[in-house]
Amino acid sequence: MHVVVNAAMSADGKLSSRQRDQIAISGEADFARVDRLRADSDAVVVGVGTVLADDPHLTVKDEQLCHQRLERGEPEQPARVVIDSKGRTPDDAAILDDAATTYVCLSETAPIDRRMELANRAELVTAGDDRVALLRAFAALQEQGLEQLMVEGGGELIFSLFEVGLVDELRVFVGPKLIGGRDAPTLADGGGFIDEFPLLGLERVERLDDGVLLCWTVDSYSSH
Ligand SMILES: NC(=O)C1=CN([C@@H]2O[C@H](COP(=O)(O)OP(=O)(O)OC[C@H]3O[C@@H](n4cnc5c(N)ncnc54)[C@H](O)[C@@H]3O)[C@@H](O)[C@H]2O)C=CC1
Ligand SMILES: Nc1nc(O)c(N)c(N[C@@H]2O[C@H](COP(=O)(O)O)[C@@H](O)[C@H]2O)n1
Repeated sequence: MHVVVNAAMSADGKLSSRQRDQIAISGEADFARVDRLRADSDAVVVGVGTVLADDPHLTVKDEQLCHQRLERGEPEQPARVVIDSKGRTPDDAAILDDAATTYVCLSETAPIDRRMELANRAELVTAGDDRVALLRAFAALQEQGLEQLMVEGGGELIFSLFEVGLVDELRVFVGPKLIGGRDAPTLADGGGFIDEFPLLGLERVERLDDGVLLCWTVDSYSSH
C-alpha cells in the first residue's frame, strides 16, 4: 500500500478558518492537480470532521480522467473512505451518494442504528475499540484491493496517520492567504509529537497558481 497525504494550507499553516468553514486556498491549477491525483488513486480518504465541515464529494471532476480510468480497467471513480469512529457521517452526506463505492471505517463504539443506516449506503469496516484503529482499518482496505490511497485531511486524521507511520508522501500546496486563529485546523493537529518527529525528504518544489507546491517523502522518525 502507498499512502499520499495531500492538503492545501494558508501561508500561516491553516487548513480552514477557526469556524472550520471550507476556504478555497488552492487556485485553478492546484485543484486540477488534486483532480489528477484523485484519478491516480484507488481511494480518497478523509476524516469525519471533514465530512461534517465540508460535505465533500471526493470524486474526479474531469471527465477525460474518468474515461482514462475506465480504459485502464479501473472503476470510473476511485473509492471514497471516511474514518468515522461513531458513525456520525450524515445519511445525506455527498460522500454516500452512488457516484462511487464508499467505505465507512467505524470503531466498536458506533451505535447499531448508525451502522444499519450506513450499511444501506456504504461498505462498513470495523477496527478499534474507541477510535478507528488506523493500521487495522487500512489493512482491511488493502484486502479490498485498495493499494494507492490519497488522504485529503483533515488535521486530526493526518496527525494520526503520521503517528502510526502510515504516510509515504506528503504534498502540500501553500496558498496566498493568511487565515490565523489559534483554534483553526492545521496540517497536523492531534496531540502533537514531543520527542520523535517524522523527518521529511524534500523531493520537489513547484510554483503553482500564486503559491507553492511542496512534495515530501517520509524518511524516518528521529528524536531531538
Ligand atoms: N485545506 C485542505 O486541504 C483541507 C481542509 N480540511 C479542513 O479540515 C477541517 C476538518 O479537520 P478535523 O476537524 O481535523 O477533522 P478530520 O477530518 O481530521 O476528522 C477527525 C475525526 O475523525 C475521527 N477519527 C476516528 N478515528 C480517528 C483516528 N484514529 N485518528 C484521527 N481521527 C479519527 C474522529 O471523530 C476525529 O474527530 C475542516 O475545517 C476542513 O475544512 C479538510 C480537508 C482538506
Ligand atoms: N486541495 C484543496 N485545496 C483547497 O483550497 C481546499 N479548500 C481543499 N479542501 C478539500 O477539498 C475537498 C472537497 O472535495 P469536493 O470538491 O467536494 O470533491 C474536501 O476534502 C475539502 O476539505 N482541498
